[in-house]
Amino acid sequence: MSVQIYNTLTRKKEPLETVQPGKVNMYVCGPTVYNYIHIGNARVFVFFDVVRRYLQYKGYDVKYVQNFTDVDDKLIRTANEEGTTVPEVAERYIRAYFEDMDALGVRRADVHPRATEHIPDMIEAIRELIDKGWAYERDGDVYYRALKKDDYGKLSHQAIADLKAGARIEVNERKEHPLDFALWKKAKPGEIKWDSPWGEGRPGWHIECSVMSRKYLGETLDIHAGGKDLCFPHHENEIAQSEALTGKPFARYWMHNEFINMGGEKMSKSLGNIVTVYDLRKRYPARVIRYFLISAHYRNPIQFSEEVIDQLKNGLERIDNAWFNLRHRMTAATEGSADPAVKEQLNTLTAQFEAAMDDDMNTANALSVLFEAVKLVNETVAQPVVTLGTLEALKEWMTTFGGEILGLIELEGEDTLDREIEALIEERQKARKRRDFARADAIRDQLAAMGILLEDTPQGVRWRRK
Ligand SMILES: Nc1ncnc2c1ncn2[C@@H]1O[C@H](COP(=O)(O)OP(=O)(O)OP(=O)(O)O)[C@@H](O)[C@H]1O
Ligand SMILES: [Zn+2]
Repeated sequence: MSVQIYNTLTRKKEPLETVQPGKVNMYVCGPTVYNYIHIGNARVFVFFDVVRRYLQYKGYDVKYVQNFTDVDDKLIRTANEEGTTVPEVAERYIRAYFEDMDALGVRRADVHPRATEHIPDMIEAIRELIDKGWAYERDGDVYYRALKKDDYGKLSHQAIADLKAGARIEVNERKEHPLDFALWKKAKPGEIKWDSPWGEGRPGWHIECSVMSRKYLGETLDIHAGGKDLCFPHHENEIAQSEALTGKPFARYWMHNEFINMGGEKMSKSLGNIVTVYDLRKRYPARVIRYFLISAHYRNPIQFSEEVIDQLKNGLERIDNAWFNLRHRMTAATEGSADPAVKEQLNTLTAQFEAAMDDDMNTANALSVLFEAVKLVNETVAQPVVTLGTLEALKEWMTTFGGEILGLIELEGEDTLDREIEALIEERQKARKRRDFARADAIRDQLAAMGILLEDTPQGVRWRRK
């Protein structure tokens, strides 16, 4: 089955047909790095990480680009307030972003371009837009003529008439029309700035993504994504600029995720109702946060709730226990190939998982399928006789769907803590063998303090988290 994606541009689910067969070029708008990222921002990065992983599973060669907006009004304000510089602020929060995302299991993009490292390309694009009549300079600022392009508004589906009448549109004497937007902003005294044909200043936010996406992914992207607040004006303006420059469609599929809400409103830095990933990680295992962020379909809002996260902790423990029991059972399995009945059940689960994800990346349904697999694992390992082949088939399924795609299972080599625990258990076994019970008890206490319970089973000692 082919992947179906809801395309904001057409307001329909459409089969994914990429520019080059077998290849997906994907651009996700990254964070403006003036603060720690909040759990709402994290929804974007975690969800599209799953999309990327799933498309790779489907055999696509995915090129994934996510930018850093490392210069804008908010960075300038933060640097001024702190008495530091824009690059210092950016560097700090880019590092924090990677720490948070590494913890949440978000894989690095193929390229993480920074706006400030592409200023000459942006100046070049702006110059071309002026030359072709799409943009004009006014007293050191450069603006794009929004209404020159007939289909301006095609992504956000807002009638241009509405926009023209819109009281929220800022009125600026220097613009020909209130909807025109800045490509280049003249520097105010003391602001970070670059030289340009229009004087010292810095690029606008929208041109940044148009230029960097084209540089790394070409003129027509397969998927362009971000939170739904980016649809207008950011993405609408990216389309206008890019299509004016290239004369080609800018992106085939536009995907926008719904918000994480807090107290009925969008969680947002400007409203101040945020919970940072950094703080939440102190209270919850990172994988529970990841689980929370993909627990609903991406086009449904999620209400932030620690009670819900607490409940999900139990769900994650079920996955962890099944995963542990499965691997532990392998140490005492009977030689032999996989039970055809189990294999058939796994094939059904694969088909169900794919059906969920093919249907506009329904992670909520995919998670239900993962829990069906957990049930199957638990039933199988409880059997008195199980073949190694059966256990391996189960392990492979869990690895692919729970680990590689959803990122909820810690795959081998990823969890250093597990290895540490296992080493302690082995040491305790050796201590018992040489009848050093004081040492063995001390290790048991140490493990208990780490929240690890030991149980003696016919297959040896096993452990689980409290
Ligand atoms: N509450 C939210 N739920 C889901 N996605 C969000 C939420 N808030 C922001 N995003 C998304 O996070 C991504 C990062 O954007 P950015 O760093 O510019 O944050 P932002 O929009 O400035 O955040 P804020 O609105 O809190 O100031 C964008 O794709 C944006 O759409
Ligand atoms: Zn962008």
